[in-house]
Order: sequence, then C-alpha cells, then structure tokens
Amino acid sequence: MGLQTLLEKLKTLYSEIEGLPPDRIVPTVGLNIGRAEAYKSKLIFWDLGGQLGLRTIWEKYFEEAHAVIYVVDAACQARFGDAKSALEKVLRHEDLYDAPFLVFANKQDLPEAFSGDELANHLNLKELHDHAHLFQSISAYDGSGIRDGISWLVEAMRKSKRTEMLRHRADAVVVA
Ligand SMILES: Nc1nc2c(ncn2[C@@H]2O[C@H](COP(=O)(O)OP(=O)(O)OP(=O)(O)O)[C@@H](O)[C@H]2O)c(=O)[nH]1
Ligand SMILES: [Mg+2]
Repeated sequence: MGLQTLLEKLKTLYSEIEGLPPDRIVPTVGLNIGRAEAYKSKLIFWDLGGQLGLRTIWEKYFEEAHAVIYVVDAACQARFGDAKSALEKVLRHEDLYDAPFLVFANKQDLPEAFSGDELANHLNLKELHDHAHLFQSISAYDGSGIRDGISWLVEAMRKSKRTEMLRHRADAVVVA
C-alpha cells in the first residue's frame, strides 16, 4: 500500500517530471508506469496495484521484470498476514528466478509503523533467502529511505545474473 504515492515520489526524486501530490492520487485500476534515471540506470516501474482482483495479472509481468519492489503498509499490522502470503507466492514464482527483492516498509511518518527490520521479523519469509533482498524503511510522503533502497536495488540488479540473461534475450529479439 502506497505504491502510487511512492511512484510519484520516485518521479520527483529521479526525473525532471514533478510527481502528483498525495491528495491527487486515486486507487489504481490497471497499470501505472513510471520512468526515471538513477545512478546511470534507466528504470521503468510498473505499479501493478494491490487490490485482490488485480493480483492475478501480476504474473504476466514477472518474466520481463529485472527486480521486484514490494511495498507494505508497515503501519497496518492487521494486514501483515496478507502481505506475507502474497509475497510468498511472488517469491516462489519460477519466472522471478534470481530477481532481487526490495521490500519497502512504508508509512514511517506514522508513529505506529514497524521498521524494515521489524517487518522482516514479522513476515519471516524463508523464500527470501533464494533472492538478493533488502527490507528498507521508507515514507512515500516525505521521501525518507527511498534513495537508500533504490541505490541498493540498482547495485543488486547490476550484480544479478538475471539482468544479464534478460539483456541477452532482448538482444535476441532485436536480431530476430
Ligand atoms: N501516512 C502515509 N500515508 C501514505 C503513504 N503512502 C501512501 N499513503 C496513503 O495510503 C493510501 C494508499 O496510497 P496509494 O499510493 O494510492 O497506494 P496504492 O498501493 O497505489 O493503492 P491501490 O492503488 O489502491 O492499490 C493513500 O491514502 C495514501 O495517501 C506514506 O508514506 N505515509
Ligand atoms: Mg495505486
């Protein structure tokens, strides 16, 4: 939760376009796309929407994704169980083999929010150990923590064999 607020903040931080302010954001139906450039990498973000009915389309994007950013509302402990089971499924998906996972513990501006480390303990996901991963505390409202997370992710993608594999496949498509 907080995907689009994050996406708009990413635009503000990493591109020339000013993202929408939080009061202009409505629930996502379909797909939001954001583009940005960070640490000399061109980044394309697909916001796939968290509502139950939309989750079945997530996997259509897995094959081409270099990495996953999973945003959790860290101020809403009641939904941690749901976040865990949804994330488990994503982590196990074979199309995401070797993809780095960045989990954002969002809404740190709220006093009840759990930190990234606390969230990691609560979710306790064994499947994460098959992936490069980081739990990062952020606030999509004030932007704190986002740069740390994105710089980690860019580095993790650079090191990942998956990035290389996807690049070769893209080349193959161009030649064909
Ligand atoms: N306090 C606080 N609220 C936030 C933050 N990020 C998002 N929100 C609020 O959380 C709600 C959901 O934010 P969205 O950005 O629409 O989240 P989303 O994941 O795109 O939601 P859906 O499109 O409905 O799946 C909105 O009311 C936001 O204002 C944050 O960092 N702090
Ligand atoms: Mg949304």
